[in-house]
Amino acid sequence: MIAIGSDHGGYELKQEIIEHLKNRKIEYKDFGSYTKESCDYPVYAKKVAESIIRKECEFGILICGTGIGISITANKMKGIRAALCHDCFSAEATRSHNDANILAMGARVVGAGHALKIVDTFLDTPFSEDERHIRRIALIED
Ligand SMILES: O=C(CO)[C@H](O)[C@H](O)COP(=O)(O)O
Repeated sequence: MIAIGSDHGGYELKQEIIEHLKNRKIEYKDFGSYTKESCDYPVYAKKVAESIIRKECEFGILICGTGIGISITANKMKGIRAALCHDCFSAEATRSHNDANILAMGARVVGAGHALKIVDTFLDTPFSEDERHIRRIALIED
């Protein structure tokens, strides 16, 4: 199950990603926002992060205008590794090396076509399970 959330700046891209997840028959839970009205990204970052911490969802996707505020917020929560990615190389590397559990993007930074490829890369790349990466992730958690 994928948790997805955005502020107003990310709302339209969130809806496009939801359509994409539906087409791929990937289950998702939409934590809002549910309109384009101005709202506060930390609210949605917290909802998505909490769903991962309580293991209701395996991965999260967070979108705001830049992806920055929403990823900063999510990374305040223990157990969350939110990666701000605007290219497929970073999306692949952060899954493989950092075992990132949230993908953050900025809807004012990346176009929808590219964003969907980044989503696919993130969701389709497994963690490497390499000892050096496990050690480094444990250091992050410490
Ligand atoms: O990118 C963001 C946070 O990092 C927000 O989406 C952005 O700050 C919202 O701006 P505005 O209220 O002017 O639409």
